[in-house]
Amino acid sequence: MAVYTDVAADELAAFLSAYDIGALLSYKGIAEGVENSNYLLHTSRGHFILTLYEKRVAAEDLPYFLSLMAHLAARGVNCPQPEKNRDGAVCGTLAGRPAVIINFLEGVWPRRPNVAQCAGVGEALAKMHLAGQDFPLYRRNPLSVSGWRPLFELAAERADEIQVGLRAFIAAELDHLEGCWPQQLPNGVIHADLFPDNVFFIDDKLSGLIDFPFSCNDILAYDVAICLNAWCFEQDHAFNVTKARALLHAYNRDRPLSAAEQDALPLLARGAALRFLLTRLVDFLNVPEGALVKPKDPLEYVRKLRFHQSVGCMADYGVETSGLPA
Ligand SMILES: Nc1ncnc2c1ncn2[C@@H]1O[C@H](COP(=O)(O)OP(=O)(O)OP(=O)(O)O)[C@@H](O)[C@H]1O
Ligand SMILES: N[C@@H](CCO)C(=O)O
Repeated sequence: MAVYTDVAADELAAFLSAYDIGALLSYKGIAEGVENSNYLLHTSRGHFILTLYEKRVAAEDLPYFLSLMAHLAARGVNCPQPEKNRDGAVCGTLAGRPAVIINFLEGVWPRRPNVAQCAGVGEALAKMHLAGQDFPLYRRNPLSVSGWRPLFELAAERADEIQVGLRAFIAAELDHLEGCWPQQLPNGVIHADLFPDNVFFIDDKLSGLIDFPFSCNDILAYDVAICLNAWCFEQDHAFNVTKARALLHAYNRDRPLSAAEQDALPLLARGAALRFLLTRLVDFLNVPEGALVKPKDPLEYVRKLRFHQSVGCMADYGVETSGLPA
């Protein structure tokens, strides 16, 4: 998270007066993350997280992911739960933004995920996909293939300021993916942003998942592709095939990938890389003045995209096709 919107002590006190979460002892902005404004609240009843939703989260989307967190928790997926105010509402308005308070989750996100943690996230992702099967709400993914060109148009003119040739590279990839994006793969509820900073561990045991504002209905294997990108590359940008194998095998144990999903995985991974390249590029070129945020590196995702362009089949991800039952 980050802090884009400042919250004054008196307006926070007024907001909290509608909740039974104890007396406010202190609060501070959380610098981590890039999407929303987040504060750690310390009250006489413990710690809570206050989130003010920023540009990529519309107020009308809140019921989807707040209900999803309750639905998943009821099915054994540990994730934070929104606090209700005395009127029973989970969402309010603070400093002009939609605002939600959630409980604090114990654990630490892995700065350098190890193989066991990659397996842990693969298993948790599959369990989340299964738990989402009977979730009754629907939300289209605004950041799937049809959402990429509008993002590109926001950044195209200045893309070459970041790297010469970047505009042409993205344009060619976008044309390619728009022309062959799969339409028939199994869909369901996806997290859509399950990066290491959204997965908490206590030692190597996964303790919970956070940050659901991007959750939506989309291709389930696309969520796997997002995780391959986020978890299986090293700091020097080399692909770690052992981590990929661990993640894919663990996912497959709970929700076996079909042959069609396996065949599509390199393409889905290219799409996932392009999605994060584009949002990072737009954000990098448009840091709001005064915001407490460290924009993420778009070029990291150019390297990942180039890697997936070179992938021919699942064996390049460390898995013989016969190793994952269809
Ligand atoms: N329920 C929670 N319990 C404990 N810490 C939390 C919780 N929610 C958020 N945090 C802390 O705030 C940080 C940022 O949260 P989060 O990832 O949800 O923000 P974001 O702006 O949506 O970030 P991004 O989308 O870039 O991952 C987390 O890495 C964690 O340190
Ligand atoms: N996880 C995203 C930021 C939140 O969308 C990234 O690393 O680009």
